[in-house]
Amino acid sequence: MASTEPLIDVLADQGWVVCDTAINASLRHNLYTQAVTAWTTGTFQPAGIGRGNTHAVNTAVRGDAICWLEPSQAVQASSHFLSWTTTLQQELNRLLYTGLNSAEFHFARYPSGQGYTKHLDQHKDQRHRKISLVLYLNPGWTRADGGELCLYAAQDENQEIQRILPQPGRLVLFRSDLFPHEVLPCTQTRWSLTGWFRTDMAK
Ligand SMILES: O=C(O)CCC(=O)C(=O)O
Ligand SMILES: [Fe+2]
Repeated sequence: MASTEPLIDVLADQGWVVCDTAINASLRHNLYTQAVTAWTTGTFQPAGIGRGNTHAVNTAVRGDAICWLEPSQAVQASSHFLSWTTTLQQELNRLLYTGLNSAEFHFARYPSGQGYTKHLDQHKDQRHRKISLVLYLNPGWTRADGGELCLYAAQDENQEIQRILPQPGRLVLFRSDLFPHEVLPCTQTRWSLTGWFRTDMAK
């Protein structure tokens, strides 16, 4: 696949980047099929908020269900994706000195009507998540389907800086510590792959 250097340059300059050409159509399709199969076989779980003792499911905050990608059990599509993210992680370290040591990813499925209210991905008491990645998997998506990812300014969480439609194969990277963001409610089932590059070692 294409060099990731141009998108890392934009990430370095503005703290976030959207790219429609990083992941090719067949990989997007295979990941989508894998996610739907995992859903059909019951391997998704309702997504929670908070960590440890405060972990709870609250669909008023986030309405998705998730399925973690287990590197040891990765089937063809996800192992291809994970090897691409390993290279991306090395490139991020080489070009930005980010000191990333691990990454974690899950499929996410938002049913119609659901979203995820404004939040930061980096937890205040645990700062290991450095770079957030989202890849959109639906085969088609129009403005009428909603479900945009809204990014807000790092210095002002009320100032919207970008509204991103979850179009097929679209990739978004952003600094986990800086940008508040939310997922607006969608009007059709919304499939994605979300994850974080981290500075601690894999669990
Ligand atoms: O799906 C998206 O556009 C973003 C998801 C998100 O913010 C998250 O899972 O933390
Ligand atoms: Fe998030």
